[in-house]
Amino acid sequence: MRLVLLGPPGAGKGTQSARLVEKLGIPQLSTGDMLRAAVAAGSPIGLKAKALMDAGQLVPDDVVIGIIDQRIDAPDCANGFILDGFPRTVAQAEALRELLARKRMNLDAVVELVVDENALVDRMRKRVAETLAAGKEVRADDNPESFKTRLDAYRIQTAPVSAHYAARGELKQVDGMASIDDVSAAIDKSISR
Ligand SMILES: Nc1ncnc2c1ncn2[C@@H]1O[C@H](COP(=O)(O)OP(=O)(O)O)[C@@H](O)[C@H]1O
Repeated sequence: MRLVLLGPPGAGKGTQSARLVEKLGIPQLSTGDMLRAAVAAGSPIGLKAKALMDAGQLVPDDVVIGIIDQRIDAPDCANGFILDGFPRTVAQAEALRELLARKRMNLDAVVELVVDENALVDRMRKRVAETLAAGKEVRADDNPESFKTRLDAYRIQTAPVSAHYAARGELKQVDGMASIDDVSAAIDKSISR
């Protein structure tokens, strides 16, 4: 199963991806996680990405496309994968189609978690509070200013990705405002054939 999960920051993609990893036994490929690892490692990609990420802006398309192109070739992706946070621009969606075609692969489903934007800032604040309470480090971009930039980037650059898949008849939408279990159930239903 090759799956794309779409939705704004705070929509619950990470939570639902983790459940799908368990259920389907395929890896979650989060470009955000991979970029944060590159930043932590101080690699050339990390050095290039850090300032953009901290500000809440997208890193250049070619950077994430290159990361995903390579990652998909790893043995653990042989039975499929869940893309979380990629594609985030229409150019990335087009590049994904091309690189999959080159690998003789296609997508099985594109699922969008639809959420009310007003709820997202509250969810971000809650996540920060929970992270602090757990004594863990808060993400550099989980502050109100960067979060606003992330929402703007979503609205301007990523919302058109949903429209792109919808126009091709490939988009499944799920109500992301429901409970975690109900969202999981709706995703299961939308990807079962
Ligand atoms: N596909 C992508 N294209 C460009 N930038 C990306 C992509 N994925 C992640 N990033 C960068 O990493 C940051 C964090 O991404 P992510 O962990 O998916 O966070 P969230 O969805 O919670 O905003 C983004 O704000 C952006 O700077």
